[in-house]
Amino acid sequence: MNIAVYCGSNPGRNDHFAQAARDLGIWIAVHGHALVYGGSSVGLMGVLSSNVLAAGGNAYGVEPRFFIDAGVAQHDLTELVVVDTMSERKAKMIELADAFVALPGGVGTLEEISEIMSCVRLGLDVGECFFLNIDGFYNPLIELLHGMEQQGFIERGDLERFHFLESVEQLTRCLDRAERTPLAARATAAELAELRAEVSRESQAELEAERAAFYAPLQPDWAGASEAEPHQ
Ligand SMILES: CC(C)=CCNc1ncnc2c1ncn2[C@@H]1O[C@H](COP(=O)(O)O)[C@@H](O)[C@H]1O
Repeated sequence: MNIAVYCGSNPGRNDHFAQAARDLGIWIAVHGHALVYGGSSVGLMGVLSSNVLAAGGNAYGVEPRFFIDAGVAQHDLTELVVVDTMSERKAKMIELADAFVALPGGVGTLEEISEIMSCVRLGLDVGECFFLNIDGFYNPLIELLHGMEQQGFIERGDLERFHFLESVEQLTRCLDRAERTPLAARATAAELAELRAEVSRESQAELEAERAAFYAPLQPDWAGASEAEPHQ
């Protein structure tokens, strides 16, 4: 299985994070899986990838050219896929991977795993979405997601598809169970982009229709007026 792991480009202040990155890297290699990640040698990304490689595993890095030019790419990767933009990197990683894991990290990690959560919620069959919640790092996110559910923005069923695990052992047991998604069933980056555009076109049209329906009975003369001609 190709496992995409998103994590900090910094090591963080808690040593348990680097330990988890190391243990997960070794497990990926020893169990014959492959790592798909951002390609950098720094922070938790560096710990993870160097341990996959040291344990004899395959690590595929997907790195925008500007990071390579800045000298942060990992050496001796199985393959370094060079892309031009961060968006291309995310799309490529989704294309390559069968399951997605977030270790602790910063806003880059959050951005990357958020796209996966959004795809899972939309029913796009990208692969399963896991969080390694070491020492409660992701508890505030769990709280936010529950708040979203309580306020009616996401469904309880969505919450159940985001898996939060407390240890590398728990995570690897879940990864073992995760079924490999057939490639043909996965949406391509272009399909994802088209779907997003469609959703945003539809919501825009719905919003405009709702606004017109709301104002029409209240202000019949004003409803059709442009903003340049405000109602007196
Ligand atoms: C230009 C340069 C050398 C910056 C050094 N800093 C970085 N080096 C490598 N990857 C990074 C860096 N900052 C953010 N990222 C990217 O953002 C993601 C993780 O970010 P974060 O640390 O969770 O937010 C990764 O995909 C990583 O590729």
